[in-house]
Amino acid sequence: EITKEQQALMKIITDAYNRHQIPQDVAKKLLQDQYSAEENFLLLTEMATSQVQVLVEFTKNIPGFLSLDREDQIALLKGSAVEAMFLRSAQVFNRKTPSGHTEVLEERIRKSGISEEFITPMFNFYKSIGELHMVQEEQALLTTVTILTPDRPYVKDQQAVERLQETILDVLRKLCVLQHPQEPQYFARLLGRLTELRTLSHYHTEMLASWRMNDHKFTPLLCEIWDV
Ligand SMILES: Cc1cc(C(=O)O[C@@H]2C[C@H]3CC[C@]2(C)C3(C)C)ccc1N
Repeated sequence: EITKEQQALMKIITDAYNRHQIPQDVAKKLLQDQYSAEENFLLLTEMATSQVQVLVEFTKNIPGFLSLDREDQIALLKGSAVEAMFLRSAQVFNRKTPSGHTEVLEERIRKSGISEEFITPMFNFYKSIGELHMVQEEQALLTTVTILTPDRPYVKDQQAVERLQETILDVLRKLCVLQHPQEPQYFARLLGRLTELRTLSHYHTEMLASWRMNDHKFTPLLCEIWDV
């Protein structure tokens, strides 16, 4: 019983999600032949930077987002960037690239100076996302729900964000029932992944700190979005 306007909303968000993808050249670079840990790190920096740019462009297409208070828009972007990035990279990772380059991508990430204690939860998350076999509409809506989380730090008008998020949650719930009729608790499983994402973002903060310690270079955009 998805209404006409909910159909339209889902189409806008899914088209935006698919339109704003990581440039193929960045993803392809990661899949080229051997690199040193240093070069791997630089590639991940490029990947993360382009993922943040993709996130900002995508967010501007979420109906209602640009009508929010300007400072709240920034607070939502900063608060959700890591989670949206992990969701996006989980989808990139799980999309079996033609010649199954997934292992190569995993290899690159493992050999880029990220310590084992963050690698394990990261790949566990990727696997748990992969097992959901989300359709692209679900991926786009779940990312939107993450971005529109009202209780991010420094959000002033949480009500306004909540109203937007509830609209998206309603469409996502109906879509899950339609797409996974044999699994009534699928929607709940999806939302459970958002909790897993919050844990990952704590690991991410430590990952950044350990890179900082070893004097790794970040781009200005990554410094700005994560206050590093
Ligand atoms: C500040 C900074 C952050 C990252 C990052 O968050 O990378 C993300 C973590 C994993 C999930 C998306 C990433 C690009 C990943 C695949 C390495 C990478 C380089 C860098 N200089």
